[in-house]
Amino acid sequence: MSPGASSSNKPGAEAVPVPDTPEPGAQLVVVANRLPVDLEQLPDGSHKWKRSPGGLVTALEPVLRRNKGAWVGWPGVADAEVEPIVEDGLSLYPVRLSEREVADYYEGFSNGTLWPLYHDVVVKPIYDRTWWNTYVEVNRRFAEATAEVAREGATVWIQDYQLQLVPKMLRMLRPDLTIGFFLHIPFPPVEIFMQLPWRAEIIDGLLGADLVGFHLPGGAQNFLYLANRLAGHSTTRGTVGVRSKFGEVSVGFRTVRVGAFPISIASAEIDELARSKAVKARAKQIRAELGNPRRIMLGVDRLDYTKGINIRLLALQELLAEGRLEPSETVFVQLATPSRERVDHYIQMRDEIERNVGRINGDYGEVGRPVVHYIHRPIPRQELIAFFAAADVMLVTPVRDGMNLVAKEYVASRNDLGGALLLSEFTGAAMELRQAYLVNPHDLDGVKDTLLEALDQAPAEGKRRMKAMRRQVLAHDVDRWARSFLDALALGKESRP
Ligand SMILES: Nc1ncnc2c1ncn2[C@@H]1O[C@H](COP(=O)(O)OP(=O)(O)O)[C@@H](O)[C@H]1O
Ligand SMILES: O=P(O)(O)OC[C@H]1O[C@H](O[C@H]2O[C@H](CO)[C@@H](O)[C@H](O)[C@H]2O)[C@H](O)[C@@H](O)[C@@H]1O
Repeated sequence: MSPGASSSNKPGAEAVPVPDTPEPGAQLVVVANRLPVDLEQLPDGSHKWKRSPGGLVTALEPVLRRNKGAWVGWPGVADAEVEPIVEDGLSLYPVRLSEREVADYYEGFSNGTLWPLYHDVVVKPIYDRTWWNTYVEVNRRFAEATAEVAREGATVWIQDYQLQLVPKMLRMLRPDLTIGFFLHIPFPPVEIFMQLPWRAEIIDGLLGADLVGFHLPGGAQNFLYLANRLAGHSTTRGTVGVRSKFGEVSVGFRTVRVGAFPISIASAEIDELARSKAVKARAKQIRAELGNPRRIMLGVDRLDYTKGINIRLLALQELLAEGRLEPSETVFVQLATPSRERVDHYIQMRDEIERNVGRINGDYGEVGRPVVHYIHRPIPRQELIAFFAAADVMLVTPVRDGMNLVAKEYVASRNDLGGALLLSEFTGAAMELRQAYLVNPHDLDGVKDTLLEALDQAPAEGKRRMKAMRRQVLAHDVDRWARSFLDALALGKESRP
């Protein structure tokens, strides 16, 4: 299959230019389940690249591009034979997955076992031995592909729960490398993690890295405890700080450092885009297209059961039923990127959400004036920023989320100091955005009351909160995140015997 890019461009499927071939041997290599672009087959049989979904790609792609690094990952479709390519200085090394491997490693073990387990067992994880065996096989393939791509003494940065065995496998193949690992989702409490039949193998796999990073100190602390209790290694006991006070695990003659590095966004870029005339005009137009309602609420998510989209819909429905919200004055826009569409829990959740959207519109909408506007496809970047700029209240209500970059993107888009952020306490972002309207998503009455508070906030109060959150987001951008992780990794290397 050839990666030749076509010129057609559906909404959100931002086409990427035709690539060249990379030089061998990169000094900085990122390894992630997905490449930053997905291959898409068009109805006429041709192919094009489009941006991959999710916050991992949003965060890492600009960092690696600036460093002219290499990225090892899956091109997003089964059985794709794609040659390595260079795209604007960034070298992409595709790892092929068969149809069965996509089902067992990606949809199965990664998203049917680890994803729910690490997100507080929100739905029941499935423990399937075939899935595990494929996870091991695919992790080995990623390790082998990386071993071929990395220059002597290079730095390799492995990403996320899909590849937790790669650090150890890669160390055995290439002991010369400096290896970092970062987990983008929460690392669960010990009591939950212990359910996993392959818990010891996972901890052992991660300990192949020189530095293991988490968003929050709590995740780092959970991991240190398991390295000691489950794997029997001696560990430091003090509390882990944010980008400071790393924990240490002694693994034979090696020391593995453990730290907390909350991820962020390209804040300045978003801020600048939001200030542009085009975005401001589009935001105004969006309000007009929605009928210039008094208040616009917005949700922007990958369609995932961890994001708490139904909680928002339920809160809205009850507030309308109780007469505390006026349907003619209020509009809720939910932009949802399709995600993991063949996994059972995702199929059920989508049905439920779409039923609830239909019910609310059936009960409270008018012809040409629905209360809920629901769009199930990716939205182009600039259009998304315009939606952020247009929204009076941003609803971010996950039951558990590693970080949630959407919350930070909303704040970065509000240089007018307008708008309000309703934010679940169970997101990583809540640790930093303390001036948001914080809610416990399990407490529906609390969500409803706080939503009304946010909708009715006094302008001065809103400005005070937004100013403080913007200070945080603009000062801690994605470059700082990457630098703090890579500096900690390099420092560990210098102090090695
Ligand atoms: N409907 C959508 N259209 C386009 N981009 C989206 C959409 N929904 C989410 N995104 C983008 O995907 C990323 C989601 O990151 P994050 O909130 O960290 O969650 P996750 O990585 O779990 O999906 C953000 O950069 C966000 O702007
Ligand atoms: O690759 P997919 O299965 O389509 O999923 C998309 C990504 O979702 C997850 O994102 C996480 O990373 C974000 C950035 O650190 C973080 O803000 C968010 O809380 C996480 O859910 C997943 O971890 C990635 O591996 C996926 O690529």
